[in-house]
Amino acid sequence: MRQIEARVFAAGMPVEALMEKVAGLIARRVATLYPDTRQQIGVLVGPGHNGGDALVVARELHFKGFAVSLYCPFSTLKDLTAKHQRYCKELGMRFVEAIEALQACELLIDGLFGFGLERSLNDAIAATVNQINQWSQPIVSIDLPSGLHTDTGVVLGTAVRATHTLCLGLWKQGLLQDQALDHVGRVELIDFDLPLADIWAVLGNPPAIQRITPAHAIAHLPLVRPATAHKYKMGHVLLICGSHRYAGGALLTALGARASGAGMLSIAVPQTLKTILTAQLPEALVWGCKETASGAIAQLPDEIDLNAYDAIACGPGLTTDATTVVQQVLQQKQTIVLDADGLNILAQMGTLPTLQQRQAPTVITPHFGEFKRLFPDHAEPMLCRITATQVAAAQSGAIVLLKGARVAIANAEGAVRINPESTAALARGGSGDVLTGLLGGLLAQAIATPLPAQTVLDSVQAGVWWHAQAGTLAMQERTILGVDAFTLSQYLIPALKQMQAIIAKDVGY
Ligand SMILES: NC(=O)C1=CN([C@@H]2O[C@H](COP(=O)(O)OP(=O)(O)OC[C@H]3O[C@@H](n4cnc5c(N)ncnc54)[C@H](O)[C@@H]3O)[C@@H](O)[C@H]2O)[C@H](O)CC1
Ligand SMILES: [K+]
Repeated sequence: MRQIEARVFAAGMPVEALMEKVAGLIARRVATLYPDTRQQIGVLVGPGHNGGDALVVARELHFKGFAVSLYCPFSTLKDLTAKHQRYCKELGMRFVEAIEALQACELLIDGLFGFGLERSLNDAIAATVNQINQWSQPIVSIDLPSGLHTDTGVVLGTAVRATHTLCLGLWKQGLLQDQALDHVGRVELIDFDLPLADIWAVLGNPPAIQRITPAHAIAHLPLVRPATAHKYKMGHVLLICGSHRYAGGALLTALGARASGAGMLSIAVPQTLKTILTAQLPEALVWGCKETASGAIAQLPDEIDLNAYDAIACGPGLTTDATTVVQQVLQQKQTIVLDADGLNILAQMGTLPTLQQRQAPTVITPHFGEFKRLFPDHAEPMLCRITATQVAAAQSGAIVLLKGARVAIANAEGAVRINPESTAALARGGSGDVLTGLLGGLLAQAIATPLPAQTVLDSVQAGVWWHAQAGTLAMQERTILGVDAFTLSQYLIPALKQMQAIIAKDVGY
């Protein structure tokens, strides 16, 4: 943002004008969110341009009729910020000496620090932030909650717990990091017309790191079929999953794959699970496999021709006794999705050498614990999930999907997609199995009938987004407690239908 901003200023945009424009947009948004002008608003002003924004917002809200009080606990301010402070004082606006004077305000605006925060908050500012966090009125943070690191989202000592964050111009990475989520509240972008040429000059075109958007996700789902479609041309996915101990994992993976719409679904499970799978998914071809003494898959049937599948998804419920099978799959020339025990076995085999010798795309879907086992060098300390995912993908050559509240997916070329909207209702056993099956089915279709210029990353981000949308719809209809993994699998199609209708009407995106 600093570099983009510097280009804009160098091109002739006055700094003062930009601050005036941005802060005007913020003030309007605040007045829309909180329209009652009888309310008292408290504004916290920092020493830099975040504080400058806050002063202009305060002034505009004052002119709209709100009773505004300002608190600025700094003696040295940047020039432009100092000018705005002087003008606010000239206007007779109320400046208070102690934070307690803002306790009676119905709304607080946090303009202490934005992307210029360089170090932990000092004790006095930290005490101020802790104080307002204990009060009950809403807090709107300008650009990002003060105290958060702009890129990593790490809390630098302490940080404001915002109700709303109005992020300026471009999404700050820190707002999309799991560790920031307790602080950011509802996040909105305030677009202030940064020229695309300047954004691209700094970030590249397209920028390497992007939020997943509904339109992009939908565009990469296999929703259009040729009239002459044939089941064997619509993607054949093989799932390898399950054990005596984890029979349900195989079922959930299969239900995820079913919802993907793949032309053919084959499932390899331990022999004794075959009847259960067949009963639940009559359309699937189920292979019963020889079992180990512990009830894991000992080996795949001799008749199975792995080359016949467009994609293979392997791992949920296998247990680490299924090593031979995972080794065999990793030698295949197909696109594979590896999850759960597939990842634990991969870590035992040696993550980097095993993945580096793969000749076809490998998608790995670890949660943080699995990621640590796979990439111990990058996980401790994991300050930035986005960078860790990027480095792991670059070194291994795999597409790395790091699970969490904000899923990050990276490919070996450095492209990253972050899913910005999800629900904690998905933090539940079996959700990941549904995702693995869904991704396997989507990839099989993308390989069998590729869309123009579609990459594996495109399909994976579409699947991650869809899975989160299903969780969100299920949560809205059934409460946060009502999203067990089976239910989730049953919401995939309704969620897609709902989103398709929204996008078709072009409402909101
Ligand atoms: N292009 C844009 O997005 C625009 C952004 N605007 C706003 O400007 C801020 C960034 O302003 P900047 O002055 O660079 O940084 P900050 O206001 O975040 O604060 C920096 C200020 O604070 C000092 N400082 C840093 N860390 C600490 C600390 N721990 N304790 C005390 N003081 C600290 C530092 O030395 C600086 O003096 C951006 O977020 C937007 O809100 C523009 O107004 C519009 C265009
Ligand atoms: K702020």
